[in-house]
Amino acid sequence: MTAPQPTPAPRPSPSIGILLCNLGTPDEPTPAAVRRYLAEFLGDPRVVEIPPLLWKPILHGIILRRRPAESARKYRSVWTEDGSPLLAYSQKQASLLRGWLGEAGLGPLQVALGMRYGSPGIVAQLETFRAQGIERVLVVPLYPQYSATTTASVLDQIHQWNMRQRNMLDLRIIKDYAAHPGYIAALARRTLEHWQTHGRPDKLVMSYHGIPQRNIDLGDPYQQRCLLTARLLAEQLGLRESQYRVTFQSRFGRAQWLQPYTQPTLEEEAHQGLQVVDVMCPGFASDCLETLEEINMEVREAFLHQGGKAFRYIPCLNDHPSWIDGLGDLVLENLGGWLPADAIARQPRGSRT
Ligand SMILES: C=CC1=C(C)c2cc3[nH]c(cc4nc(cc5[nH]c(cc1n2)c(C)c5CCC(=O)O)C(CCC(=O)O)=C4C)c(C)c3C=C
Ligand SMILES: [Fe+2]
Ligand SMILES: [Fe+2]
Repeated sequence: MTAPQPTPAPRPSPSIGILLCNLGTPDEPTPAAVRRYLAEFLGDPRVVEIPPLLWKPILHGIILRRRPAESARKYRSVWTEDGSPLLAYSQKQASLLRGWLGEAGLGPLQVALGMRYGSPGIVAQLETFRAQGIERVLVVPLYPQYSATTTASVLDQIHQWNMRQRNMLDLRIIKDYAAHPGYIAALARRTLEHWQTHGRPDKLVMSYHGIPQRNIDLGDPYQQRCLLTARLLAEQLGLRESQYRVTFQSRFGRAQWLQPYTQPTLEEEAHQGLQVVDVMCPGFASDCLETLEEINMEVREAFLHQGGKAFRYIPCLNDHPSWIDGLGDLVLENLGGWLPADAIARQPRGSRT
């Protein structure tokens, strides 16, 4: 008699990687590093939709000759011991999310950060996941409001890499979370904490990065997603329409961008007698050049110059515990079917506030 064959042990379910993605930033605040970064960023056809034959000579012949020196000076004004604020905060978010998932008993999930331009690159992180034997990846762009200029560009890069794989990764994408309760709650918490210390302002301005108006006309839902976040946050804070405004910053080039523009709006408001303003940037998960320099330095100065009395900047969500809670919830909600149902159901929820 032959001994019964042992039943093969069940194959463990494929392990999961969580890939946080953000824009990226220069490696150093020097003209050379900024030039490399801008060449990649502004050479992306999702970002500048001018036909390459027209655009490349303008980019390389004019913009990349002039802009890097001025941008490097601005980067130097916000650079920290840990490097670029955008990179430092995004890395912190990845490591805090790793800890959060570990505490929730989901330690085996791998969490990594990939930048669309510059390093650490998205492709390098996908290669690392592959080497770790990961077969399933949840992509979490650190852009709450979908735009083709940002989110879709990240997804293009990931899909292009996947298209070259024999055994493709199983991908899940979080396209947009402009209305996610954990994200809105984190923004509200951040704002209320600021008000506890400084009192309420005469007006709250929510400033988002702009995009060309033409992109909206052609169907990019970005503006509508920004306005949705703003309305939900205002509701949560109990603000009437007269108590807040939505504006768009960081215009690039001469075309019409989303309006109203942040700086002229704040100058006009100061002119009309607005004294105490709070400004926040809900579309940026991390503080970066556009918030720390453009808003908290340039726009501040412009507002005060026009007679405003107090300009108070509310920092981005960065490493705020409510944001890590919100991000953790967002991730768990998108892992259904990849984790045993009870692993998700058991997770602590509503621990934020
Ligand atoms: C948060 C969402 C962002 C959208 C939408 C976006 C669109 C967009 N941006 C440019 C041009 C530039 N953006 C620059 C910096 C920058 N942009 C974002 C985010 C969004 N951009 C961030 C987080 C940053 C800061 C990066 C950092 O390192 O801190 C810059 C570079 C800065 C400079 O040289 O002055 C440019 C240029 C376009 C054209 C665009 C949509 C069409
Ligand atoms: Fe930008
Ligand atoms: Fe800017």
